[in-house]
Amino acid sequence: MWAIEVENLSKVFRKTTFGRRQEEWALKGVSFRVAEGETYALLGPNGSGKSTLIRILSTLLVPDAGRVRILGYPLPEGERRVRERIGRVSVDAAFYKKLSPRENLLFAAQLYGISPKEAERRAMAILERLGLETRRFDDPLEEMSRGMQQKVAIARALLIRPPLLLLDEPTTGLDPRSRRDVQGFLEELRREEGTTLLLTTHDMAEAERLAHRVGFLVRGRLVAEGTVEELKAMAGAGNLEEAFLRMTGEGLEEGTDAS
Ligand SMILES: Nc1ncnc2c1ncn2[C@@H]1O[C@H](COP(=O)(O)OP(=O)(O)OP(=O)(O)O)[C@@H](O)[C@H]1O
Repeated sequence: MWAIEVENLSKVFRKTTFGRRQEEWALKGVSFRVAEGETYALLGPNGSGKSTLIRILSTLLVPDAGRVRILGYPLPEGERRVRERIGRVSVDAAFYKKLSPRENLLFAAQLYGISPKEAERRAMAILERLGLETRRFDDPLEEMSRGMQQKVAIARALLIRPPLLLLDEPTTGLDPRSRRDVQGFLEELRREEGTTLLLTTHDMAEAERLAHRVGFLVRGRLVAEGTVEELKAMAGAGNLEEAFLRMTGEGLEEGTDAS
């Protein structure tokens, strides 16, 4: 079974600047599928449409054209069922910044109908596994670094043990150690729970380490996809970065993929 089926997906943002109407095609005719248990990485430079795609798949945004099925449920009809079954990790995810990780997670658990005891047990296990110091569990979120907040976002998404996890740049902005913690945890999740993962990244090494298949997204179009080996062979390239450059004519911007 396919966890994600996307066919001919398009999304346009319309805005008026100085009286002129402008159209920005964030996604143009994107089609791809992700199998159950598979990890698929979308690689693309800033503004290529990665977040827009994740937002559509997590039912937060409605596309202008195309078909989407998540875990077999078509959108928008199956919206409620999809929401109950997926976890989404994103830096823009809403949190109560004045509350601590513990309070935020317990609040989320209540919304999901999970008992506070079970939520506490599960959330703390995940946060410890991700290397968040236990003494920080009760500090307000707003006093924490981006990396720490990201770990809390991952813990929240995993409270319901979702069969599908959508991750928008899960490791961007993390220090090398935290990045390895998060990547290791995602590998474990896939191995032990069979979770399907769709993640976006600017980081070639991350895509190589985690993904069964990689898709190159450039200016709203999926220009190539395959295993790392397939992409390298298609482009006649020695590594994934070179394959990306050759097949897209673009680089991923500097500074975000050094680790
Ligand atoms: N709400 C919006 N209103 C208008 N334009 C938008 C909106 N959201 C995204 N866009 C535009 O759509 C395009 C794709 O943006 P998107 O955020 O999906 O890219 P991205 O690949 O996630 O970029 P990044 O790597 O910087 O997060 C960009 O040109 C962006 O300006």
